[in-house]
Order: sequence, then C-alpha cells, then structure tokens
Amino acid sequence: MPPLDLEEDLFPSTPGKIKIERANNYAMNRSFHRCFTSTTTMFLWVLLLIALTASYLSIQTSVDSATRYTSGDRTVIGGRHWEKQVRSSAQISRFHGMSVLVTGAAGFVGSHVALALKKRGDGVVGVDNFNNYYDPSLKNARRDLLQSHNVFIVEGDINDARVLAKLFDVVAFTHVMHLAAQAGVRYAMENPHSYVNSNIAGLVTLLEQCKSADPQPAVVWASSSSVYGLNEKTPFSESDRTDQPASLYAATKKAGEAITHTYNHIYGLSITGLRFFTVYGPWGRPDMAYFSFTQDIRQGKPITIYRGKNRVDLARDFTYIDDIVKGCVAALDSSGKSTGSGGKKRGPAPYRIYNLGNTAPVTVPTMVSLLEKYLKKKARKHVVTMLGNGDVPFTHANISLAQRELGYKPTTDLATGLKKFVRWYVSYYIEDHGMPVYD
Ligand SMILES: O=C(O)[C@H]1O[C@H](OP(=O)(O)OP(=O)(O)OC[C@H]2O[C@@H](n3ccc(=O)[nH]c3=O)[C@H](O)[C@@H]2O)[C@H](O)[C@@H](O)[C@H]1O
Repeated sequence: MPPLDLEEDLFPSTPGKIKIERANNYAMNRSFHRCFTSTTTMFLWVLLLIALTASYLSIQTSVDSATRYTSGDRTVIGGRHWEKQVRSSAQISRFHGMSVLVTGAAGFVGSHVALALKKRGDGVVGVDNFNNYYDPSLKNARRDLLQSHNVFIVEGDINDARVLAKLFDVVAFTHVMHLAAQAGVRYAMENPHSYVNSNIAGLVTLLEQCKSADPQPAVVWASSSSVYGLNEKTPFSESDRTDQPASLYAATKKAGEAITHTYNHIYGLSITGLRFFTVYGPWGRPDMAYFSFTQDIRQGKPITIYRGKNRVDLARDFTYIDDIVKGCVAALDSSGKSTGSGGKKRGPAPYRIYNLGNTAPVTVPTMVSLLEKYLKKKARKHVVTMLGNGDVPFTHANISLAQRELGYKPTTDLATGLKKFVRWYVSYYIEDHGMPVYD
C-alpha cells in the first residue's frame, strides 16, 4: 500500500525539491502515470484558453470601435441604449432652457451644478472618468444621486476625443460647463503629469471638440484662485498679475486661461473662466483640509496645521458650494453665444474671467475651532511651518466684477457653511453606515 501522505510529499512546500526518496516504486509508477495524464489535460486546457483568447480578441477588433467603451453601468458608449440615456438626460423642460454638457459631473462642484441645472429644467449630460484621486465610492454616490434626478453621467475621459465626438453627435449642446480637472495644490509634487494630462491636454481636447461643433457651445470652466500665486496685493482682482504661480496646479490653471483665450480669439468660442476660491461644503472633496480634518478629529487622529513665516496663520477665502453654484449658473446664463461653427470664426465672442470667492478670509486655526465645535471634539493639533509645497499664505477675492456682471453675491459665512458640511458628513458617513454619531 502506498503511504497515505504520498501526494503531500510529492508537492512539498519548497518548490523544485520533490522528496522522492520516501516513495516506493508503486507510488512512482502511479505518480508518473498521473503526472502524464495531468500534463496532457493541462496542455489541452492551455490550447483551449489560447483559442478562446484569440477568438475574443478578433471579435473585439472587428466590432465598431465605440463598443470598446462601456459606461459605469456597462452601457456600451455609442450604443442605442447609451444614446437613449444621453438624449433623455439632455431633454430640456423649461422655456428657453439650455442643454449643458457638464464635465467632472461626478465631482464636488460638477455634481452640485448639474443638479441645480436639472432642477430648473435644463438638459444636462455629465461626463466623468471616475478616477481614484480620492475615494471613488463618493463619486459613485454622487452619480446615484444625479441618476435619481435623471442626469446621466457618461464614464469617459475628456482626453478621449471619440467619446466627446459621440456626445456632440447625439446632442447639440448649447453650453459646456467644464469642471473636470486634477485638483489639489500639494498633490502636484507627487503626480505632476496628472495635472498636465487633465488640466492642459484634456482641456485642449475638449476645446477642439467645442470649436468643431456646429453650433459651437459657450464654454464656462473652472480656473482657480491659485493663479494669483505669490501676489501680495489684496484683495485679488481679475486685472492683477498672474505670472508667479506657487504650484504646478496653479501653473496649469494659468495655462488654461491662456489656452482658452486662443480658442476664443481664433475660433470665436464664448469663454468664461471662473476663479474659484477654496470651495467647501456637503459632498465635498475628501482631500481638502476641512474634510480630512473632520475625518481625523472624529477618529482622534492628529491633524497638521501649516503656519506661515513668523508664525503667521494661513488664511483662505473659503467659499460655500451653494454660492459657487449660483455663480456658475449665472455665468452660463450670461455667457453670450460663440460665433463660429465647424472650426471657423464668424466674429468676436465674449472672453470673460471672474473671481468667485467669499471676500471674507478666515484663518486655518479658526476653521479648525469651528469643526471642533460642530464635532463636539477637540483636535489633536500639530502645528508646523509651511513647507515649500505649493501653498500660498492667504487668498482674498475682490468679487465686484462678478457682482456687477453676474449678480454674484455670496451669502454663506464659514460658520454656517461648515455646520451644514458637518451635518452632511454625519448623515453620509455615520448615520447611513450605522455608526455612532459622535464618539
Ligand atoms: O482656491 C483654489 O484654487 C484651490 O482651493 C483648494 O486649495 P487650498 O486652498 O490649498 O485648500 P486646502 O487644501 O483645503 O487647504 C486649505 C488650507 O489648509 C491648509 N492645510 C492643508 C492641509 C493640511 O494638512 N494642513 C493645513 O494646514 C493649507 O495650507 C491651506 O491654507 C483646492 O484644494 C484646490 O484644488 C484649489 O481649487
């Protein structure tokens, strides 16, 4: 009789060292036979696998290129079902309504703007690449929210000209609200190319599509307060210099302003750039300080607070999301028409830039005390001198131009806005997941 543990002995834990010395002849013959049979079977399986892979690849290359793209719910991009969803989402339900393509629609500002437009009866289609710069589950939740209001988000990248072309084939967008971007000031030191890819290459791909479209849409897009860089004159006005960016993020936004200007000049695209000032609020970005501080304070983890030279506190003109949404919608409403079509300019078109800030800078330590109050928990603060990481010491918007031309008037101070944020945070992360509200 063969030893009971024979198979175990023939497949020892150290690969390549088969302990045959304990096996008798009977076992060797049997194992040889088994080995032979299993090698033949394995060979047949490998053949089958190769055949399957080859036929799969040939099917893939022979079908229409559009079928290679699938949306988040596996809808084939360019397919009939996809087209139906896009058309339905773009349906306008108010007199003189717009049809707006919102890029970055699963993002923080994008999801809020898309919803606001849809609620007032505009047609809205979103596009977003659902990247993992921060937790994609938050982006999926925003998508679900929009879906429940019949806003469809196409899962695609603004660098993908074919996806954009298909969207414009299906819908004659009157406006593009371009909010897709690589955000974050300090992350640019870790991943510089993602900024160039999204904020420059992606922007150009989108503008190429807009310029070729007939009719051309008007474009409103997100620039940033960071273009003011190392300026010391406050508050920051649109006419101030923007030639000393402190981060690559800022540099790509500044480049975006120059790039959009050329598309306005050469092709007659109506362009409005909005310089957002540290936007915060419910459904916000987890990479931003107010959000990550909230998470860390709740979990009893230490937070790092940067401080400027000479122990000066850093300050931001924190702007609440609802105010930003009003500014975006007003910019769309007042954008004026693009004059070109099919790549040809037919006359001058508007080129505008506005600050959308709150005009009330608040220091970072004050922001932290507000969070402590609403979370009913003290932060474990670790204060360090600001590193040379792209940060600027303060921001402060002069919003008189936006006030005059867009009727923009922010109404939410940081205390009120953070309270709303914390309320959302608790309901989204804690109550919805059955965890205790406060530790
Ligand atoms: O207006 C913009 O154009 C930008 O706004 C936002 O950038 P910022 O104003 O830098 O916001 P955010 O990171 O929340 O840091 C806030 C403050 O907390 C300080 N900060 C930050 C992190 C930390 O660990 N500690 C700390 O003290 C930090 O030093 C700073 O003083 C957007 O992220 C950016 O995408 C862009 O839109």
